Amino acid sequence: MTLEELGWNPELEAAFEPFRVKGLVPARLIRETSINFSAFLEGGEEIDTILCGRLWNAAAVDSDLPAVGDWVAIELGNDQQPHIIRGQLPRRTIFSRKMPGNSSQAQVIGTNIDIVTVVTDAGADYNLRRMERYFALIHRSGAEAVVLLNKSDLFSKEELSRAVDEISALSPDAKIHITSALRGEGLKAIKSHLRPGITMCIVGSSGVGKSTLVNQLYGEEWQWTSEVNEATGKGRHTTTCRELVPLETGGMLIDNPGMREIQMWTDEETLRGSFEDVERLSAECRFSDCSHGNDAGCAIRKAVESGELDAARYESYLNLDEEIEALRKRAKKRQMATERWHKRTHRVKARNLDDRIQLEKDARGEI
Ligand SMILES: Nc1nc2c(ncn2[C@@H]2O[C@H](COP(=O)(O)OP(=O)(O)OP(=O)(O)O)[C@@H](O)[C@H]2O)c(=O)[nH]1
Ligand SMILES: [Zn+2]
Repeated sequence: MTLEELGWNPELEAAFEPFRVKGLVPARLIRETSINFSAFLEGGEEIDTILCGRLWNAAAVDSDLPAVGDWVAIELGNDQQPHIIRGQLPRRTIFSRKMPGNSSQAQVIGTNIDIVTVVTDAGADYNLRRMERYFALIHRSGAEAVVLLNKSDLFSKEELSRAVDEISALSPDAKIHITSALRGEGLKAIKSHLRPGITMCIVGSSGVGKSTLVNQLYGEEWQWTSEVNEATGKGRHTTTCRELVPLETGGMLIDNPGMREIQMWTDEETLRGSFEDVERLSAECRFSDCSHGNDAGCAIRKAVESGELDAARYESYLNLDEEIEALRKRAKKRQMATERWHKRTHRVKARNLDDRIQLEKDARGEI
């Protein structure tokens, strides 16, 4: 893996000049823990590295500290000496959010992200106000926006093109694709933006199909990794804990629980609200406990038969309760993963005196 494939460019090269003359080498951070970082060097070698005390002290706020996606200048160590981060290069884009419970501090979730892909659909998840907030967040980060209107298999052409029009009215620069991850179309749309050197992250509500898409992307990455596996003895395990993942097809994905949390939840209310028209129809069903399946006198089924209600939408409505239950389970799982991640990255570096002392000792090469 060349530096360019990791996103290196002439501006970075120019900014790195003062470090190069000191014999430092460039690296891109792919993971952070409470006390150290992992990074890719030119050639793709993965190393563990620590922050020198001077940079630690120079950081006025936590968000100045190195984060996943950053380019840094490394003093390479050896068997006795750790690899040390001696310099930081300017960030082109910064994806951050407010720290939980701390309104004045920003938490950096990823840097130097070129493209943020928002996954949504034209139905249950469709919400222009939320879309507007995503666009604001992306705009603030400095990245470009791509929107996938996923699950196209569930919606009519009219619904899809109306959604495309409304979304592009919010942000004329955003590139919008109609996709169906289920049919493998989403992957093609994402790949059309992933060139070597491009870093992307994927956000969106729970259940819109992000994991389906990411797994399709990683599918190839994993095959690639298992080849490396035999050679290095490392492999899948290493890949799964990286937060910046180079893809075999070119480009990189930044994916961590913080990024996944960026999603603004589609809650139960929104989900139900998006089926208001169907609910209204159900008032006309002959039986009040109508399951809207084969029940006699079902107004919803009648509307489907007469073409008044889209059949796919009817199917989605029938699955609504299941979907809400799945959403609850996801929310729980998500919350646990994110809490663990927050604990890990909650800047013990900057908060805990013992770690700070250890960090500075490390930096001086003491044990
Ligand atoms: N009909 C249809 N279903 C899809 C499509 N893409 C994903 N799904 C289904 O939607 C459900 C949710 O997909 P996920 O990929 O888990 O959604 P997610 O956005 O990753 O959800 P979280 O992991 O909770 O954030 C799964 O049952 C998928 O099979 C699609 O294009 N069409
Ligand atoms: Zn009914």
